[in-house]
Formats: sequence, structure tokens, C-alpha cells
Amino acid sequence: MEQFNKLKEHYENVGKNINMRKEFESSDGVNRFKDFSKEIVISKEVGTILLDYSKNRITKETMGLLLDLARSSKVEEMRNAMFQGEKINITEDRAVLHTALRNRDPSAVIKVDGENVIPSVRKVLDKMRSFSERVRSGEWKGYTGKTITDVVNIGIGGSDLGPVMVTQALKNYANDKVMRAHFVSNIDGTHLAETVKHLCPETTLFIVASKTFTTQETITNAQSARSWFLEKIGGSSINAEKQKHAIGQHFVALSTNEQEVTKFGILKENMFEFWDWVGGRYSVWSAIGLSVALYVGMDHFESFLEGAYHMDQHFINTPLESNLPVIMGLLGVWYNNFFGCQTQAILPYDQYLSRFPAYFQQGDMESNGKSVQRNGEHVTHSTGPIIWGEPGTNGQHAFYQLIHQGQKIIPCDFIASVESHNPLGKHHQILLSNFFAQTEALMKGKNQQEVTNELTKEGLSQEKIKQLLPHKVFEGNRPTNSIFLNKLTPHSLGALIALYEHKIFVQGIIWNINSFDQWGVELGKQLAKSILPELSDKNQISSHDSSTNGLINFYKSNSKL
Ligand SMILES: O=P(O)(O)OC[C@H]1O[C@H](O)[C@H](O)[C@@H](O)[C@@H]1O
Repeated sequence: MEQFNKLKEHYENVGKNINMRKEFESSDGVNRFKDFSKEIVISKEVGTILLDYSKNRITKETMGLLLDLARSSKVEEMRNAMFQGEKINITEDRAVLHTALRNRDPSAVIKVDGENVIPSVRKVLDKMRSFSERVRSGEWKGYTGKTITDVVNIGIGGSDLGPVMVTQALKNYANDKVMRAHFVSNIDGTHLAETVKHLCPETTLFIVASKTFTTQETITNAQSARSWFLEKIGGSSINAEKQKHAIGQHFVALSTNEQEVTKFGILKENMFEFWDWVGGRYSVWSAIGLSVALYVGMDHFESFLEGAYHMDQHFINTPLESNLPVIMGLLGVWYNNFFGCQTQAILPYDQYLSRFPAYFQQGDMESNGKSVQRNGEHVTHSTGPIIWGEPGTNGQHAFYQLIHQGQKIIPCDFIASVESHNPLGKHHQILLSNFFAQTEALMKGKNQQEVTNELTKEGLSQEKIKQLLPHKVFEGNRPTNSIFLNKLTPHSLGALIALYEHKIFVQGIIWNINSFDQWGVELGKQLAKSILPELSDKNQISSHDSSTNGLINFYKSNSKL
């Protein structure tokens, strides 16, 4: 593509030689923050989100060329198509409408196959409100008449990671005396066993969350949870009618598949519906968010939706050059496709956001980990990066060494809030001083002269200085974005997640891939299903490659089958 070639040329002639420290120290350097940062108002109460992207290897020309790439890749047209409900998920023939779930415009009309989806969305939200209020207030009772105190969300992937991350992020808005939230995802029996160990069946509500309601891990975990529950309430000593009543009070489902839900034994009225146009990894805004609503209350959940809606509006209405998701997406393309960077770190300086990187491992890698273009041809360019990260400052004492002095360029997103829910004396200022210092250090580095001066001041001999010098030099020029919220609230969290979702979207369009299917997870699932029956007896097998046969036969010989 012409724009790609222009950028390639710009990279060769300018981009690869950009030294950020020199740029900041040049006569134009004082304007660099003003030129390469954007502040958007997300709400009056919550304030703004600031994106500072000035510590990137870019010039104004780079940004201009990247924006041309976005335009020529039809980012705007595809964005509009997504919001309008066109079936842009071409391999599954589906619309992509997680944005409809959080549309707060009372007069919104968004059609899929000629039908406005908004009334159904609002109906489910109303049902979530009335249910969560009844449970939280104690009006909804367990089978023995006790109030529910614990919810267990059983789901995996998109039916788990979003609720896990958001309940963790909004812990400050919850009251553990009203409701505690637990999550079971892993098929490893340990996860369920350890979770229910201290729970009382009379006061526990199980939420079975699965878009398809056929996911092996979730259905198996849900069946085992039901067995645990029935056994605890008296097992076969209580009659079928009583069992049915008890299940009705303690099991609800979040799904698109009514048939499978009722087959499992969950009452239709206890099912919270969503639709095939909601991708699993984009489903936290749907009924999949029920555990969040139960944990923090529906008002906070709706405020979370509102925050995302504000970011949607920003994404739709703002010119590309001031559009946060577009800027972040383009910077990612710059490093991924021109500098050859393989990974992208997400580093929240906020303990509440400790699962944010894990959440976007699925969000980004399942969306853009593709090798085939929308038309079926193989891509000839690099696509989705490897996403990873941990909260600061923990990461600093673990893997930042490689970011500062390793051979790989790792673009990093630093995320923090001006105001903390737990400032604890100086804690928050210490945290923020690290947030500021790290991006400065990564950009600036420390040159030979600076190291020499420092060591001389310490009184080290010339010989020692010579020995230490190469080890203590920091090349710098490591790219970072800083994302600064006023405060982590349901509203700003919603906006932050939507920012990343749209960034992923922009990149998928530029790479010309379908960000909304996930065929890559199927093969392993299929093979596991065919291997499972082979594990039921001691007979040695030879139907696989020698490695897989060896592993299976080792298990068979050593287990107590
Ligand atoms: O919600 P479910 O249908 O149970 O699916 C749960 C998860 O499983 C799949 O393997 C997909 O890779 C995920 O995108 C999905 O979120």
C-alpha cells in the first residue's frame, strides 16, 4: 500500500534515527508535550483522561503519515460500519455491537437484520437492575430463607476475565458485608474446590456465564458446583421438587443459548440474555457483567457503561488527529510494523487495575493474533503484538531491567490516577513519583558523561569507573505512553476499557484482519475432546505423534486409573 511505503521510507530516513532526548532538548522541545498530548473530558464529575504520547519516537511528519495510513485504510468508514451494526465480522457473519450495549442515548436506533436491538438491550439491563437490587437488599432469598452474601461467577475467557478485572478495579465501590464475588474459570478441580471450600450453600448464588453454554470447562464446573450444592443441602434425602426450588434460588445463567440453559436445569426466568453480535471478549458490558452489578450495585454498573459510551462518542466524533484510540492504535502500528517490536507492555500504576493487563491479553491477542487478511489472503506484514504487564511498582523490581537495558524495544503504556482511593500518607505520591520517573528514565537514559560524573563524585578510582561505565550506561530512547485519569471510578474505568477496545479495532482495520473471530482457539479444544476418552483406561496408545503418545502413556502408567 502506498501509505505503508511512504512510512517505510520515512522510517528509513528519519524514524529509526529519532532520538527523543535530543528532540526534547532541541529548541522545539518545550512544545513537544503540547504537540503530542491530548486531554479529553469524559464527564464533569469524573474529569478528564490525559494521553501523553510525546515520549515516542515520532515527529509531526510521522504522525501525519500515520494518520494518512489510517484514512487510506478506511478506519473511519469501518468504524461507522461497526457502530451502525453492519456485519463486519465476516467469517461468522455477525455484527459487532458491544457499543450498542452501552449506548445511553434514549432515542438510539441500531438495527441488526432490520430489527432495532436497543429495546432488548434495555430490557436486559432492567432485568439486571431488578435482580441485583433484590439480591443485594436481601429480598431475594436462598432456599432456606437466608440472604445471599456470596456470588460465584463460573465462566472462562470473555465470560470471566472482564468481570474478574472490573470487580477487582471497583473494589472500593463494593461492600464486602453486602456481597462478596468469587470466580471459577479453570477446569482444574482445584479452582472450584478451593472457592467453595468456605462458602455456605444457603447464602451462595452461582452465576453460570457462557455465551455458547457449550464450553467444556464452564459446563463441567457448573455441573460440579450443582452437585456440591445439592449434596450440601441434603442430597438424595430431599425430593426432586425441593431440589428444583433450591436450584431456582441459587443458579442463574448468562447466555445466548436458551435451549442449553434450560437443559442444564436453570429456569428460563433466571436467564439473562445477550446476543451473537456481542463478542465474548467484549461482553463485560452485557449480562456477563451481572456479577459486577451484584458486587457494586447497578448504579455503578450503569455509570461504568456511561464512561464507555463517552469514549465511544469521542471515537466517533473526534477528528483522527485528536482521537485517542486512533493515536494509540497508530503508535502501536509504528512500532509493530516499522521498528519490528514484538510486544507491548501495559503497566498500571494502580493496584485496583492489577488484572487490566491480563484482561487485554485476551482483548488484544484474541482479536489481532491473526495471519490472514479479511479477503483470505495471507498477511505480508506483522499483526497483533504480545501483550503483557503487571502493576507498577512491582514490575520495576522484576522485569524493568530488560525494558531499560535489554536489547528489545518494548513500547509501554503507563496508567495512573491523579487521585487515589487510598492515599495513605505519602504512598500515592511515592507511587506517582515512580510513574513519572520511569517514563523520564526510559526516554532520557543516562549517557557515558553522566555516569562518569556520577561515579567520580562518589570517589571511585579511574580503573573502577572504566570497569563499571558500560554497565551503568542507559541508552534511553525507550518509547512510552502515559495515560492519566483523574480518579479510577466506574465511569473512568468504562472509558479506559473502551479506549483500548477501539485501539485494537483501529489496528485490526489497518492490518486488514478480522478482529472479531477466534478460530485459533478451536484446534486445541478439538484435540482435547478426542484425547479425553483415551484417558479412561490403562491401555497404551499409539494414535498420535511419539511425543504426545509418550506423554499420554506416561500418565496412564503412573496414574491410579
Ligand atoms: O462464553 P463462552 O461461550 O463460554 O466462551 C468462553 C470463551 O471461550 C472461547 O474459547 C473463546 O476463545 C473466548 O473468546 C470465549 O470468551
